[in-house]
Amino acid sequence: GWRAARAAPEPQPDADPAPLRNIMHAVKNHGAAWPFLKPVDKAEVPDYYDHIKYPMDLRSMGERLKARYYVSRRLFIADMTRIFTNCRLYNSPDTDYYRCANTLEKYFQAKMKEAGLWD
Ligand SMILES: COc1cccc2onc(N)c12
Repeated sequence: GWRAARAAPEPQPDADPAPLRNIMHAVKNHGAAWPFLKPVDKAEVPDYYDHIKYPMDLRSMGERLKARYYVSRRLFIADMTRIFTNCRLYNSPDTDYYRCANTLEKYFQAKMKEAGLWD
């Protein structure tokens, strides 16, 4: 009947932005987040963008969050993970940058699991 055809739309999973906002805040305030707070400065690191084709950083993620780009956890996880993979690609394992990426990634994943947003 007509009612079935016009049933309420299925709730979009992960539609509530609050958990992602809380995790973004926690990650940004972690002691290991300092290399990732803004885009890598080409003036400071002239060859960075020769190596890294899909840059990402926490300021850019915050802008995407505000713009409601993260309509699912997968989009959020993809951008956050790219921050860490880019860092481990450009920097050698014995650098503070590389160590910060590993530390912050573990923290990020723990926060996502805590929120029930990690598969
Ligand atoms: C200030 O951050 C950097 C400075 C220089 C090289 C870098 O690789 N990945 C970074 N986050 C980075």
